[in-house]
Amino acid sequence: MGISMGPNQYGKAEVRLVTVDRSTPRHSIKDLNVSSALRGDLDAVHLTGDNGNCLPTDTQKNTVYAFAKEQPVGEIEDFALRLGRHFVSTAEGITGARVLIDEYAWQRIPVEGTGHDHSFSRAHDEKRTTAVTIDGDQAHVVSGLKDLVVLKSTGSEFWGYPKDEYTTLPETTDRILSTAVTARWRYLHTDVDWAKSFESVRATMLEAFATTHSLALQQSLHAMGKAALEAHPEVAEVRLSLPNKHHFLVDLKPFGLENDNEVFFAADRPYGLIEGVVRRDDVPEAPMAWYSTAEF
Ligand SMILES: O=c1[nH]c(=O)c2[nH]c(=O)[nH]c2[nH]1
Repeated sequence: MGISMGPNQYGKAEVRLVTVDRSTPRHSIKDLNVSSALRGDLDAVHLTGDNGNCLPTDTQKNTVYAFAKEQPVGEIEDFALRLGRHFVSTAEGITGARVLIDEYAWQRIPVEGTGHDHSFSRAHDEKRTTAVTIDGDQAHVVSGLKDLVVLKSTGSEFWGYPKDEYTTLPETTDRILSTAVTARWRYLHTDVDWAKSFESVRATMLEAFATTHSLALQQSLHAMGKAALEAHPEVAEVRLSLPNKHHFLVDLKPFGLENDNEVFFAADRPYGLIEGVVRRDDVPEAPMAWYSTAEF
């Protein structure tokens, strides 16, 4: 019976990096969670424990911190590209790298107008993300966001679905629609103003969520992805993962009260999970770009 080593990668997961730009008394901070993973000629370490090509995960972690000191971190996409290209061009036997970065949002504590110089509060749960894959001399950038919580208090319906002996859900022409958006979008190239593109894709998807009169969260998903692609020629495809954060009408009849779509119970689980890819027909797929990102 033949047994061989299949695809593999290894690296340091979740390196927590915080940088303070102290070049003026008005500090700015960056707060990142960086994971690196390397691929290549790694049969020997798996088969015999020969570590000749095994750049330690500890070294990968140290590289993140050293790079953050040697040059300003800048946009997460640029930092991930720098790290990934460094590993592939300098580590013996390493031909591919994956660098995942989540960025936490901080804002200045509002003190006298413009905000405090060196005191911050975490803005919200939302994270900006990137997943950079270096494959030989090719680079893929998949950027995105996680945990962007949105809600429409009307403009959402759900009816016309099949009914069987287990169906209890009442049809509705007016419900709350709420989700925590996880979105990832793949860029066609790396010549991109990352911050500007991020803000614009995010704003476009939010606008589509707000202005789509939704007959299903699936329809909103498609509208959000389509709007992002239409407005951003630099983007090849958008993947969305949308938990349906159910809001159930509370029965107030026992108290002699009518509930006219005003009082809801916000359930946290279970939740519907609506996921999909919206893509351009004329762009080839790039499975390498998505390898090992957790979402659909
Ligand atoms: O927008 C929705 N899509 C569904 O597939 C679904 N299923 C369900 O129970 N409620 C909803 N809502």
